[in-house]
Amino acid sequence: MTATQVQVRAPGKINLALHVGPPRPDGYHPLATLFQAVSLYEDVLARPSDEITLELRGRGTDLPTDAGNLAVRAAALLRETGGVDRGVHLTITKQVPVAGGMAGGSADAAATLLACDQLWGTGLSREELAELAAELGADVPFALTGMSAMGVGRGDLVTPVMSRGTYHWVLAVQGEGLSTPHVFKTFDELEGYTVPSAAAPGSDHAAPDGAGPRVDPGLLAALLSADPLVLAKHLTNDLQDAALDLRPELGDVLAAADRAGALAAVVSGSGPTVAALALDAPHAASVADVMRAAEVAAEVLTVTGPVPGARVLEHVHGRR
Ligand SMILES: C[C@](O)(CO)[C@H](O)COP(=O)(O)OP(=O)(O)OC[C@H]1O[C@@H](n2ccc(N)nc2=O)[C@H](O)[C@@H]1O
Ligand SMILES: Nc1ncnc2c1ncn2[C@@H]1O[C@H](COP(=O)(O)OP(=O)(O)OP(=O)(O)O)[C@@H](O)[C@H]1O
Repeated sequence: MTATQVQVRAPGKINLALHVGPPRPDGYHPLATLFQAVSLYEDVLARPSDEITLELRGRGTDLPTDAGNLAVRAAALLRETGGVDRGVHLTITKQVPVAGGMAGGSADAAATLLACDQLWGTGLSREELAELAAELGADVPFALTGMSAMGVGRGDLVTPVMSRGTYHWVLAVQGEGLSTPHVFKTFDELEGYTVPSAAAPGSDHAAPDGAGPRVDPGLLAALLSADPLVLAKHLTNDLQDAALDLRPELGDVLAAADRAGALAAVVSGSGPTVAALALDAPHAASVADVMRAAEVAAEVLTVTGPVPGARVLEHVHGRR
């Protein structure tokens, strides 16, 4: 029996805290981040096909459908790794804003890995899938893990973190995204960092134990408190100034969240989406209404977190 179609759902993310160190010789930055997966989803439907093909619905219908798309690269990587001689037709329904700092493309890649693994019967373990995920992008392993997790290294070394309660967020989504490499480059300029040459002393990535950015233990304790007022004190993002430098109007979004009574607000990842924390669902609805009226965003959405990582929603068996 072979699966005739597999439906997988993967979430977008918010970075509750994002600490960024100076660039490594490969241009990547060591990170320490606390991810929270939120209830804005990418749905990937995988059906048998001879080639790897892709169709996009919802957001992102302008995105490439060839190897320029991270989902197509994910399917190709699994096909090569698993020695598979078949293809897949992928239909992706996107809810996560494109280039919004919420890792929508990464969620597509994670969901595609899981869907193709089921469709083709490659039977990789979650650990093996996470290794492939890290080859595709720094945020892809977290989209497999979901819930709340710490990311170190390039952000791809992910460890689940305990969290109690449900947090209510208001997302201010911009019409035009920000390029992640551009935001990191601006971060380097603002910090006066240059990319070291591979030959430079200490540039072999072998950071001594304990070196590199770290997540504040207070944030881990805050997540156990289940109290949004406590969590609000710990939202932080080292890339926020770079995102504001590139998009000064994000200052108006943060100010509008404050005026609307949000407990705290932060740019998510490389931006430009701003995540504002609320007390509960009614408070989130009222903050969202005030932010909509302020006209500082193309869209204002309410979501909750944490939610699970990539998971199979439907798996239909039959003969091919
Ligand atoms: C900003 C975050 O979303 C925080 O979670 C991630 O760091 C970005 O993750 P991502 O988009 O999956 O990143 P990748 O696709 O691996 O890399 C895109 C680009 O972002 C920059 N990049 C990314 C991750 C990292 N630790 N250091 C970097 O400098 C690099 O310029 C890289 O070429
Ligand atoms: N399936 C995909 N979905 C979205 N973008 C994709 C996809 N495949 C390739 N891309 C390219 O990647 C860019 C950024 O993707 P994405 O939407 O994941 O950004 P992001 O949410 O800012 O990511 P991150 O938070 O991981 O930095 C897009 O502008 C597009 O050029």
